[in-house]
Amino acid sequence: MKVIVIGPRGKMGKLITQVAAERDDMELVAGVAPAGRDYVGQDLGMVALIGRNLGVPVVDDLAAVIDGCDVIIDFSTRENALKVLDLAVKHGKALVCGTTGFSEEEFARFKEAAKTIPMLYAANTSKLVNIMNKLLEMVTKTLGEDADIEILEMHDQWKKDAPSGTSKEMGEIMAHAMGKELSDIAVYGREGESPREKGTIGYHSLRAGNIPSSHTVFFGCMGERLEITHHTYNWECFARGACDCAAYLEDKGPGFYSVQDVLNL
Ligand SMILES: NC(=O)C1=CN([C@@H]2O[C@H](COP(=O)(O)OP(=O)(O)OC[C@H]3O[C@@H](n4cnc5c(N)ncnc54)[C@H](OP(=O)(O)O)[C@@H]3O)[C@@H](O)[C@H]2O)C=CC1
Ligand SMILES: O=C(O)C1=N[C@H](C(=O)O)C[C@H](O)C1
Repeated sequence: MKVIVIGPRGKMGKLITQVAAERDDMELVAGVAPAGRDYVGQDLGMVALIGRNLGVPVVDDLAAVIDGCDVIIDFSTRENALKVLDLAVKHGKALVCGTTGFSEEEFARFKEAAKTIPMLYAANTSKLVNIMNKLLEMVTKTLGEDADIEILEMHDQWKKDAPSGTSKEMGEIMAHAMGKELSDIAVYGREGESPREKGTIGYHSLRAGNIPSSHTVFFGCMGERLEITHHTYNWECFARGACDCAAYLEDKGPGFYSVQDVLNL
């Protein structure tokens, strides 16, 4: 597959470029940077710290290169991802978006796009997080409102959005398992709340150092609690997952796909 990586200098973009460059089933055709960056015009291999030229340019105009690709992989910013989405739709290209931080209205645009392009949205491309999501669904279905559910997510000091996209996805899965909508039961921080409101899902975000990503869901019952946790040591699992998602779209028609589809969960 011919692949364009958005933001190849970013934490994720760099790793995705490195992983895609290793794969036999992928050919990188361009990296796309914000206009005015000093690395525009350089070779993608050097920009993504592969340490050798790939013979692939870094440009600052997606529209100029988009027709040469089969799939776009976007891990950039909320604002830019929406522009990438519009161009993918206009040019009929498959899109893997792992960017987080969208409002409900913005997210609806990805669902709408899926009517015309193969669209894979993944707040978290790690295999284990997506398996954890299945566990969360099972536990919540069993416990219902008998447990007090709290989510604690930890990330690096530079992360732009809070709570994380992953924790929102986890909250949605658990809310649906209780027959509810997350927007009706999510509580962000609980300072001064006593007693704790039953049937709600609490959110807590911690930002420190260079923690790549940790998510713990607490199911608090009387006299006992269950904690389900996922930790990453670095961002590699996300980059590998993102490339697997892109490869999955190769023979797909328009539709809204997820990592659950890729992993057949
Ligand atoms: N789905 C998943 O599994 C994961 C998702 N994420 C999400 O991915 C996103 C990116 O995270 P991360 O890599 O840590 O962030 P970074 O800030 O390290 O990278 C973002 C990149 O986007 C680039 N960018 C910004 N604007 C544009 C533009 N207009 N055109 C092209 N490129 C642009 C930046 O360019 P420049 O460097 O020049 O400023 C930067 O390289 C976040 O939303 C994060 O939450 C992160 C990890 C895993
Ligand atoms: O910004 C990150 O780093 C991550 N973002 C995603 C999120 O918001 O959930 C996925 C992962 O947690 C890493």
